[in-house]
Amino acid sequence: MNALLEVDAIDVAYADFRALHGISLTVAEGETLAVIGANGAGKSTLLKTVAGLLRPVAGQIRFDGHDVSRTPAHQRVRQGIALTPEGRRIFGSLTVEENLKVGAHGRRQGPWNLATVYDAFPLLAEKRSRRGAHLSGGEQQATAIGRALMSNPRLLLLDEVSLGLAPVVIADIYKALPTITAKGTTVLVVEQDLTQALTVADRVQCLLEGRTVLEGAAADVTRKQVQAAYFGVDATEGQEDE
Ligand SMILES: Nc1ncnc2c1ncn2[C@@H]1O[C@H](COP(=O)(O)OP(=O)(O)OP(=O)(O)O)[C@@H](O)[C@H]1O
Repeated sequence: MNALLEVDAIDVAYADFRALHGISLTVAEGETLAVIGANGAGKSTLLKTVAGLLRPVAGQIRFDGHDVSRTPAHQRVRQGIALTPEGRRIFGSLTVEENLKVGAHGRRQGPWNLATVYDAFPLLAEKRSRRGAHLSGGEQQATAIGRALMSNPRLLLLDEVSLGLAPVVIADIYKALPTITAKGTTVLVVEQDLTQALTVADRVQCLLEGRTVLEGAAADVTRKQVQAAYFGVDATEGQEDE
C-alpha cells in the first residue's frame, strides 16, 4: 500500500514549550490509524500540524509524496486533508444542512455530497433543518464530521470524536466509519477512548508526553500493552518498576 501521509520526525512547540519530540508516523491509503494517549500527550497538536494550523520547528510532513510542511491550511484542504476539530465548532445559528454546505466551499470532486453524508449519518437526515445550537452533542459531532466530508478529503482527521458523549452515542457515530473508509477515505483518528480506538483502527500509535511509546497493528497489541503505554508504566512487569 502507498503511504498517503508521512510524518517524519516532527518537533512542534508552543513558544518555549516543546509539545512534540521527533514524532513520525505513516498512514497508508485506505487505512485507519488511531493515535491514542492521555490528556496533554500531544494528539491534538499532531492533528493541527498535519492540517497546517501549526508549523513544525523540525521535521517534514509529506502528503501523497509531496512536502506540505509549509503549505497553508486552506491549500491542504484543497489537496485533500480535512480536519474535524476537537470541540466540533459547528455554527449554532446555521441549520445542519447549512453547516454541511459550508464544508463544500472549494470542494474537490469525489463521492461526498449531501445525499451520501445523510446516508452515512441517518440521524442527520432527520435533523437537516434544525439549527446547530439546538442539536445534541452526538448530532453536533456527526454534523462536524459530515462538514469535513463535504470537502471530499482523501485524508480525514478526526480529533476526539468521543469527547463528552455517552457510550451509545459514540457507538452510533463510529458506525459511520466503515461507510467512510469504503468510499476510499483514509482516516487518522485521535482518541482517548481505548476500546473505540482498538475497535475501529487498523493500527494504533500511542503518544506519551509528545513521544511515541507504542505502535502496532490493532490486532497485535494487547489491551494491557496499550494501557501500560498510555499511562507510562512497564507492560512486561505489569507494574511500575521502581
Ligand atoms: N496553545 C497552547 N499553548 C501552549 N501550550 C499548549 C497549547 N496547546 C496545547 N499545549 C500543551 O501542549 C501539550 C500537548 O497538548 P495537546 O492538546 O496536543 O494534547 P492532547 O493529547 O490532544 O490532549 P487533550 O486530549 O487534552 O487535548 C500539553 O502539555 C498542552 O498543555
